[in-house]
Amino acid sequence: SQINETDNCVNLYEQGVEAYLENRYVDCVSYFEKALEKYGIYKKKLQSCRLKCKYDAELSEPLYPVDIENLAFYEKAVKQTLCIIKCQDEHPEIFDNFHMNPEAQQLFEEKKPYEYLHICYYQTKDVMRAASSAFTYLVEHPDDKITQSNLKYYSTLEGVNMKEIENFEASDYVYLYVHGADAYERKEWQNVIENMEESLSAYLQTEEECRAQCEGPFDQGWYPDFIPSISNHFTFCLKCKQKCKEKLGSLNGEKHDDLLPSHYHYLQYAYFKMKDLQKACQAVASYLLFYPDDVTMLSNMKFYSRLPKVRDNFFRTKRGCYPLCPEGYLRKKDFKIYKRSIQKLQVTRGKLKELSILQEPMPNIHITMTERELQGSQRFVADNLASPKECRSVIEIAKLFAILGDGYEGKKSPHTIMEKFEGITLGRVLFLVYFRLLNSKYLDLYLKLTEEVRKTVMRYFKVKEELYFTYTHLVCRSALSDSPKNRTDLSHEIHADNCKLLKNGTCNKEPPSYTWRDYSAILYLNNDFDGGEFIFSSDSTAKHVESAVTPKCGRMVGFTSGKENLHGVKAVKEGARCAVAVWFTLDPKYADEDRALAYYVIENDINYHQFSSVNVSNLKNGP
Ligand SMILES: O=C(O)CCC(=O)C(=O)O
Ligand SMILES: [Fe+2]
Repeated sequence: SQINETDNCVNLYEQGVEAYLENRYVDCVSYFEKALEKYGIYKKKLQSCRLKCKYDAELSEPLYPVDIENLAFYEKAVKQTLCIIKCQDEHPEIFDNFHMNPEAQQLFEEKKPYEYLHICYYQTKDVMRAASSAFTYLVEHPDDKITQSNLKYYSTLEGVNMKEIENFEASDYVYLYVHGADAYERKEWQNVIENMEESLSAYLQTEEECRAQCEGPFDQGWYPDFIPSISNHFTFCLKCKQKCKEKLGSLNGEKHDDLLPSHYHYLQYAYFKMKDLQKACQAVASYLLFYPDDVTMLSNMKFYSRLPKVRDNFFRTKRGCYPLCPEGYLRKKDFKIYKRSIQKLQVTRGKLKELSILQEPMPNIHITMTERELQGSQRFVADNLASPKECRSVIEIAKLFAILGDGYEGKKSPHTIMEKFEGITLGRVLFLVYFRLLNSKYLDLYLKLTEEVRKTVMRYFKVKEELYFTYTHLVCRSALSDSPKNRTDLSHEIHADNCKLLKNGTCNKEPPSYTWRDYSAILYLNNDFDGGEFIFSSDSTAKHVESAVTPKCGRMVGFTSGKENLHGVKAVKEGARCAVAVWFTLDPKYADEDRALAYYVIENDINYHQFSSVNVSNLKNGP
């Protein structure tokens, strides 16, 4: 009889049983084969919808900014629900009119079809498949006496080669791991590496899927209250997820309770044999995350650390550090900030490929204006801090990634309502790089240019102590299209950078002013705009302008941050005026952590891998 393509896996299973009972073995084979195929597709899709929706919800912006009564959690759950519904609607051929009931699912999860299938294969003289099907069933039911004796019988038949017997339900990692372990016995180190790396990534993928599989329905059997209902279901789910490790630890029925960490054990040795010390050390660190007291691995670590080529940061895993993360290491808190910008960033991501960036040797920096020309104390202008190409590259970062008001506590127009301020802090540039949305060359350039600014300030003011960055901010100011062309307001009112200027001319050096700022500098990036001169003024209303600096690419103005240097910015009437403002402090307490972190991230080539754990191809770079 013919298979009806629209039948779902449960119908097909039932028809398979019926065919078996009526000794129609050819039909039996085709029904069960089709049932297994359909169940496989259904299960994969169900898991992938759940996983995709989980990550989507994770990245979405919360509707309500404050987490009252766990609102954020439920909001995420609602979003995930809508997403799952939509995902299933997109595959009517799989999900329409069909929701697997738990008993039916159980049949497939327990590999019941193979209990019939091996007999039907045998009856149709497909003896090798009969043997493999019996084996597949036994992996799940090792004590099943009948199937045991059947397999024993099949093994005696002509045409059955027990070496080629297959577990039809084995995940990819099982074979990869077995091959990797075989290669290890044969001392084929490159082969070990290839198989174990792939196995590792396949294992993690399977684990994700196994956990997603657990997020299914749960029959409470009664009508509990809201909270008990949630906690019952949650507990049910959690218990199920905890079993994944054990489930995955079965290699064709052979139990391994350390399958995941043991990948690193094999890898560490194979990397060592292939002279890849850095990866060997990473593998050691990864293994120790599972078993921190493992004597063998600790002594390996000791051995490696004594090798002259091995540096401390070799013992770093992709997901953490061993033994401890340096302070400020990017963790959960950073993830939140990432979430906020990801949507906008995804749009711009494509454009990045078109950008090219070249760092050029530093042109000759020289001082072009001093106290005399600038009509005041402790101030100067220098030129040639950046080349046109460098300026364009930095503006590019702003154009692609600046966020309205970033760096100004979210205010869009902090200084004048006639203009829009688009900013990007060093911290955000760092995130972009960390999350691989921006090439790290941009961060290099940004750090290099601002470092030149720092050196120039130190040289000019003959600063003898260490001068720390305290805040770095790239900002573009542009006139709003409906603002009048004859504006007389300032883009940035007259102020001092470390004290609050009052109308009567006194300047209060107390919070909320940034009292720790000692030196200020602004590096300009362009001049294709109208207005926007930087001015020094001796009063708070800009009646007595002492001097003006016209921005242009590579020009910087530097000054001490106190009341001796009141300054502001004239209205930007047309175009966008982009500049990097940098503030310095002598007080290490206020040193910008992002800066240290930026160097750390660049030096160690750290970026975010969590997301790709759905598809951990990045593990190619080592565990
Ligand atoms: O952009 C400028 O030229 C000056 C900005 C400034 O003074 C400030 O942000 O404190
Ligand atoms: Fe300022």
